[in-house]
Order: sequence, then C-alpha cells, then structure tokens
Amino acid sequence: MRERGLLIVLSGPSGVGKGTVRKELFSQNDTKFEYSISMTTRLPRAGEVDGVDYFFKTREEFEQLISEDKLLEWAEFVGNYYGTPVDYVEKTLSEGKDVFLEIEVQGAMQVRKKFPDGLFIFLAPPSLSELKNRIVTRGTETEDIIEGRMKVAKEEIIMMSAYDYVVENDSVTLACERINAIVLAEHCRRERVSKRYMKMLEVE
Ligand SMILES: Nc1ncnc2c1ncn2[C@@H]1O[C@H](COP(=O)(O)OP(=O)(O)OP(=O)(O)O)[C@@H](O)[C@H]1O
Ligand SMILES: Nc1nc2c(ncn2[C@@H]2O[C@H](COP(=O)(O)O)[C@@H](O)[C@H]2O)c(=O)[nH]1
Repeated sequence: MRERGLLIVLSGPSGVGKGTVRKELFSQNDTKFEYSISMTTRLPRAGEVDGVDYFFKTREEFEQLISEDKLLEWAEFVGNYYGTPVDYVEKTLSEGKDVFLEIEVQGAMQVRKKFPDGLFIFLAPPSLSELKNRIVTRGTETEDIIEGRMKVAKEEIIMMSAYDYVVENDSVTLACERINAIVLAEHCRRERVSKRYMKMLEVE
C-alpha cells in the first residue's frame, strides 16, 4: 500500500507573512507540496482569483458545506468563514503527496485533533509592532478590520506552544529555509521509524 503524504499546517497571525512565505516555498523547484485552496466568505481582494487564491462562497453556500460535512475544519475569523475542503486533502494524502494548509489557529487546532501525526508550524512575527506595520502596509484591510485582526493575533500568539515548531519570519528567505529543513527532518524521522519496523518484521 502506498504511504500517505505528510499534512503540513502553517499558521500564524494575520499579516505575519504566511502567504508570502508559502508562495516563495512553492516557487522553489524542489518543493513538492500540494497547496489546499481554502473556501471563504470574504470578498476577493484586488487581483485575487476564484479557484486560485480561494474558492469564494456566500455565507449560505459555506453553511451548506458545513452541514454536508465537506470541510476538514472551519472557523469564523473577524467576520468571515474560512475552511478546508476535506475531499481534496484526503485524496491528495492518499496519493502519497504532502499537503500544505495555510490556516488560522482555531482551524489548526481542529486539524490537530483529526491528524495528530501532522506537522504543525507556527509562523511568528519579529514583534507586534512589525506585525501591525506589515498588515497596514499591505493596504488590503480597513482600520476596523486591522484592529480586529491585531486583537485576535495576541490570542493566536499565546497558542504557539501548541505547535511542533515556531519559525520566526524575520526574513522570507530564512523562514523558507527553516521550513524546508523542518519538513526534511520530519521525512527522515518517519522514514527511519518505518524502516526500523520493516527490519524488525524481516528478522522475526
Ligand atoms: N519577512 C518579511 N519581512 C517584511 N515584510 C514581509 C515579510 N513577510 C511578509 N511581508 C509582508 O507582510 C505583508 C503581509 O504578508 P502576507 O499577506 O503574506 O501575510 P499573511 O500572514 O498571509 O496574512 P493573512 O493571514 O492576513 O492572509 C505583505 O505586504 C508582505 O509583503
Ligand atoms: N481556519 C482556516 N483559516 C484559514 C483558511 N484559509 C485561510 N485562513 C486564514 O484566515 C485568515 C484570514 O485570511 P485572509 O486571506 O482574509 O487574510 C488568515 O490567518 C488565513 O491563514 C482555512 O481554510 N481555514
């Protein structure tokens, strides 16, 4: 039977740079993760494309997905729903491919319960003032939404100890190098464990 892929979850407060780091990781030729595109009820930002950045849904459509159990996890985050399509994740993992989720903390904790052997990485800002600076400079959110996201950010940062690793995003290049190293180490660790069992079975 084919070995299942690794589920990699990247979380962190809004504006820390998850999307930027993920895009950089995926642009590297040797990266072999599959990105799970999320569902959201948030309106598209300028330049965002349905089916590429998100699957954009109405609240009614999203609530239907919840009631039909089509989401691996979902959360309401500062006024909008966000969720991960379960079928895509299950199918891709069963094909032996690693799946990469970029989600907020409530959702990550739901995934942790369903996939205790997933790899959970928290992307941390160098400081709260730098976090605010990044989200303001991005220029996509109103002042009210920024305040809401900064309030949630403080609660999310407290949760970093529930993750396997914390990676500081002081530099996109360094953050990517750290994440690649963590994933490589995780693959080595799993391989070694399974090989040890294979050897044991041969001996007996
Ligand atoms: N290491 C970094 N140093 C300086 N600026 C950065 C760094 N990483 C990302 N940024 C900038 O910070 C802003 C927020 O980044 P990004 O949109 O990737 O964050 P995010 O965590 O995905 O946010 P959200 O959760 O709201 O989608 C962007 O303008 C991006 O260019
Ligand atoms: N629980 C989930 N959170 C998700 C998902 N997709 C994205 N997100 C997170 O929501 C916030 C806000 O995103 P934005 O695009 O409006 O800035 C951010 O932390 C995302 O990572 C998901 O499927 N589930």
